[in-house]
Amino acid sequence: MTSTMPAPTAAQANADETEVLDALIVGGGFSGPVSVDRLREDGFKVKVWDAAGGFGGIWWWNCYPGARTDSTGQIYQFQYKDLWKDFDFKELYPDFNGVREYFEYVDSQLDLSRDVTFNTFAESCTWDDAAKEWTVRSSEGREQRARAVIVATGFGAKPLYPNIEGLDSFEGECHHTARWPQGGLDMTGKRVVVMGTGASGIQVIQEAAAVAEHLTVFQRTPNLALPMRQQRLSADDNDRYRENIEDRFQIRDNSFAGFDFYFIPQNAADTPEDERTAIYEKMWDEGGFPLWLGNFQGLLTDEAANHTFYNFWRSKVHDRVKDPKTAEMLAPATPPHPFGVKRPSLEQNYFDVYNQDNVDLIDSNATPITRVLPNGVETPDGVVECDVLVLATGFDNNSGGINAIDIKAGGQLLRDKWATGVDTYMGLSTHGFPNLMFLYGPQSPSGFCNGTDFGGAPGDMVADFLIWLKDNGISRFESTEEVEREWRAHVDDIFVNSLFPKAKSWYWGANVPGKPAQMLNYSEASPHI
Ligand SMILES: Cc1cc2nc3c(=O)[nH]c(=O)nc-3n(C[C@H](O)[C@H](O)[C@H](O)COP(=O)(O)OP(=O)(O)OC[C@H]3O[C@@H](n4cnc5c(N)ncnc54)[C@H](O)[C@@H]3O)c2cc1C
Repeated sequence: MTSTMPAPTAAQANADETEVLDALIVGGGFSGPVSVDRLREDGFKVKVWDAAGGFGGIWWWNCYPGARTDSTGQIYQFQYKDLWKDFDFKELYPDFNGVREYFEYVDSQLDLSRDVTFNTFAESCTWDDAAKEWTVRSSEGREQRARAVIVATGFGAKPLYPNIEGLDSFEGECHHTARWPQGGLDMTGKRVVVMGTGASGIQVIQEAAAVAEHLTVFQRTPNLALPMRQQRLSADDNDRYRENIEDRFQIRDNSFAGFDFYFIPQNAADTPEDERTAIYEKMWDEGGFPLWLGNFQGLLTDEAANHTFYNFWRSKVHDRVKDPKTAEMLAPATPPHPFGVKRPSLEQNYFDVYNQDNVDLIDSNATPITRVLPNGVETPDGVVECDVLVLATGFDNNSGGINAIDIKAGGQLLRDKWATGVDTYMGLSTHGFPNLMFLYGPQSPSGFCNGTDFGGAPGDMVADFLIWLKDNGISRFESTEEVEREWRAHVDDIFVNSLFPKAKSWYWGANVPGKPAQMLNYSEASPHI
């Protein structure tokens, strides 16, 4: 991650350095605002650094065509200080601009801006045990001391680039979806190749298919995508939603993943087939994440139950895709993995685009990319020439963004401590690194959780904790090795007793070559439970 802002002057840097903050938050996405506001109200001196050029966190970086939430916007809001009362979403599932607008609204209410510095990438944090403070340095030359550092770098701060020979030699436009040009990129009339069919891939594919002269998609794993059922929202729609939003927030607080619905408390495999199918049909018509996290209880742990939904989903895809060979590539008879153990995406016309003459789907397991050439992508079948190459290849999730910072305490780098696997206490802190906390960190429920709920509840918890320390005159804290071992065993135990190990997913680092295989997302409960 690099910044585009000019380096600060020596005077600016010195001004930063003279003040010792109570807390510096690294990362200005949805995880931070509640902590910032709570801490400031309690008299803390707190600042935020963010490498992005503006508000939005992940939504600042991921501005590719079609980038949008798969939480409904209305549940992707803060409950904190009624930060939902006066903001209207224009779409049920807002795009990145809609989310940025909501973030601007949050800023207008909390005045975050006065303490946020953008275009500032924290490259090192060094702990001084005598002074009991961190010194944080940015690649732009800033330096800041703080008694506590809250690392809120999100799960997708480090894009994952494919290791393909010749990638740098490509002479057209080549962009990772998470490093898309801020001004946009017009793909009209272009020959486009998209590598990857994860969440970002299918969003960009839908947009590219509509305008490109030709689109070629390389698929490694089919995306078991679910219908989005997008809607435009009027002011009345927003008002109607607000009428019972408090009830929805209550469900959000108590549900598995911080959404406004629960699992159906019965097993799919034990439910008579006609009853089960009727329930699937109803959910299908309504669309969205209830098909995943509001489906039958046990879907993510019981293979027989899981299979009933996979077969239902597969028949729906085959109904939509005309060419049987393509349909089979998208929804094979043998599931690529159980449903829902890779994060499913929401689609609007994803499967239909493969009926278009200008779209080709290539199975990159059968026909691998051998190298990238200046004019396109080479496979054993020949060269797919293209003007635009889209790398929808995901992230080094959860720990990648943290390990990109030289976090050092007691002579040890955090990335060295984590070389064989992440250890944290509840995803919030790690032994040997005092006065350091994580928000949306590895081994927290982040990957399953509705992001703003996750920003709200742990943000509150971290603020409570820091305020309690201050009130009790405690200037140094860290978690013990013992509680970390217990937490890791707990996270791993839930993982091995679920269907999650059956998919090579980012949930457990399996998408990154050489990354220790370990569950990085706590898959049992929302942050409130
Ligand atoms: C395409 C996409 C769609 C998503 N859709 C949903 C959804 O529908 N629902 C949902 O709940 N979640 C969704 N998520 C997950 C999303 O990450 C969270 O909802 C939420 O944004 C997490 O907020 P955060 O503040 O923890 O992290 P982020 O929003 O990722 O913000 C982290 C910030 O840290 C900054 N940063 C990183 N490293 C440094 C550094 N060293 N120095 C300074 N700054 C740094 C980054 O610039 C970034 O602004 C989606 C993610 C992606 C990628």
